[in-house]
Amino acid sequence: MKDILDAIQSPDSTPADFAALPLPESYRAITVHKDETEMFAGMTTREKDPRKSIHLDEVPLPELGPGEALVAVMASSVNYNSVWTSIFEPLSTFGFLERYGRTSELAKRHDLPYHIIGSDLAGVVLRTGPGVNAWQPGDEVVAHCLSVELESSDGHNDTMLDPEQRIWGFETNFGGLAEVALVKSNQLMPKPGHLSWEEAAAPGLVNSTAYRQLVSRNGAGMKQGDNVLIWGASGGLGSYATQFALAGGANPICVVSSPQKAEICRAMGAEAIIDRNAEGYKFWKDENTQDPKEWKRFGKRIRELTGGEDIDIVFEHPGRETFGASVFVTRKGGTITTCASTSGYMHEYDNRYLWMSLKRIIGSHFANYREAWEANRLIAKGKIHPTLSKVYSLEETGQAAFDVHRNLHQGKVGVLCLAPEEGLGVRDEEKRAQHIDAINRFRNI
Ligand SMILES: C/C=C/C(=O)SCCNC(=O)CCNC(=O)[C@H](O)C(C)(C)COP(=O)(O)OP(=O)(O)OC[C@H]1O[C@@H](n2cnc3c(N)ncnc32)[C@H](O)[C@@H]1OP(=O)(O)O
Ligand SMILES: NC(=O)C1=CN([C@@H]2O[C@H](COP(=O)(O)OP(=O)(O)OC[C@H]3O[C@@H](n4cnc5c(N)ncnc54)[C@H](OP(=O)(O)O)[C@@H]3O)[C@@H](O)[C@H]2O)C=CC1
Repeated sequence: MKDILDAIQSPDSTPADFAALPLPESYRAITVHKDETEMFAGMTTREKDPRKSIHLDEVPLPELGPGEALVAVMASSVNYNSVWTSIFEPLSTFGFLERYGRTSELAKRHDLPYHIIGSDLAGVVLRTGPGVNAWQPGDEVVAHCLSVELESSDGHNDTMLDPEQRIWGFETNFGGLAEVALVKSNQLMPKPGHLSWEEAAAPGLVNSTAYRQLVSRNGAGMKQGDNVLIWGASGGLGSYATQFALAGGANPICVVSSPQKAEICRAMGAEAIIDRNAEGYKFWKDENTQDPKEWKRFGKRIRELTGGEDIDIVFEHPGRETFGASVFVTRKGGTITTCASTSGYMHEYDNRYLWMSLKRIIGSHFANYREAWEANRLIAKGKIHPTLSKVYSLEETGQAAFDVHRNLHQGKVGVLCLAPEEGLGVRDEEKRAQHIDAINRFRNI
């Protein structure tokens, strides 16, 4: 592994040097264990502690198949899907690996008693499998997390619709929270040169998801002037949704839960901000009963901030707790676009407000390769910036996941894998200097 790191850090290394590097037999990786899936049985979601289930193991290098690449991972990031994996909710991810394993001889590699997790990476291609022409050893890359087989016709308009669509490092093995990762070559994209490894690894999953959900025609198709209600506007998804709204000439109405988070949204350029804690919204009277008066109070507050206008697009992901309010505050003909249900997936809303006001609910999930590429291109052009707040070592990944689980973080939390320290991997200092304040906006707060 030291030779690999030396080659990555040497400015003189050529593709041939990388191709000639011997591959390690094993590498360090963040895992959860199949024999521990019941370890939190009987506990509440909040009580389940990722620090107990997340392990750092030495694992054997997987065999490289056609259309695939092995990547030396310099840095990765924590996504909420790794929190779900680590608390075995809503399902143990080993079921996904077993199901994938049954599909082909090659896919069997993924069905193991340990799951190497993580759905982001920035690093360097070490080897490519047969049939890969677009990428070669030595390429500096980021990887998006759409793993797709494309043997069915269903996915050929939009690869997210493929019946064998999976999220890499969640529904497949050999993820990005490791020193080496196995990806399909059509997950690879160029690493933005003005960013360090950990900065480049941060946006991937959430940036692509927010792009499809909010901007793409497959999602809400946001346009100039739209009022966009963004839940968790300084969190993983929300910090990119807020940037897309601002960059696209829309009007973000940012919901956060502390003055500190409100300040971050202001620093990004948002003006309409609601601190849900300070204003004390209680959309549920008890576990089974919502309070439409609170939806109305929330809607009134939005009207105050917009000069009397209602919401064109809701960027939804908290789910059960907020969905009733989200449907209510949307304007006639408006759109609620949802990609998650952090607070519970059995949503309740008053359907009269949906049909009588001709609103639409759109389900959105990650992004196809083109959407991920376009989202990464905006990062590379310095139009959208990473929202990295804190960086942990690979050994500390359990703590990093704990922070995200407990909502103690801002923006994105990074993890150094092979990178020995922060700040490495910048190739375009001039462009970096142009954007340095925006790049550092979330750091250490
Ligand atoms: C990029 C990052 C993303 C995120 O962070 S997202 C957040 C994390 N992700 C999650 O929380 C999602 C985790 N996944 C799940 O919870 C489950 O993954 C799903 C609920 C999405 C799906 O569950 P499943 O078990 O795969 O599917 P079923 O529908 O519950 O059961 C499949 C059986 O149901 C049959 N079936 C499906 N559709 C129909 C139909 N329309 N009519 C009749 N049967 C149907 C199938 O055939 C099959 O059957 P047979 O079990 O016998 O094989
Ligand atoms: N389908 C897909 O493709 C994807 C789905 N996801 C899912 O989306 C969800 C969010 O992911 P991500 O943004 O990375 O996570 P983060 O934890 O980084 O951010 C979510 C933010 O939502 C807000 N929030 C959390 N719970 C509630 C609540 N009950 N009511 C209102 N606001 C709440 C919090 O902000 P605050 O406290 O400031 O209000 C929090 O910071 C997760 O469930 C994740 O699995 C993520 C990416 C892709």
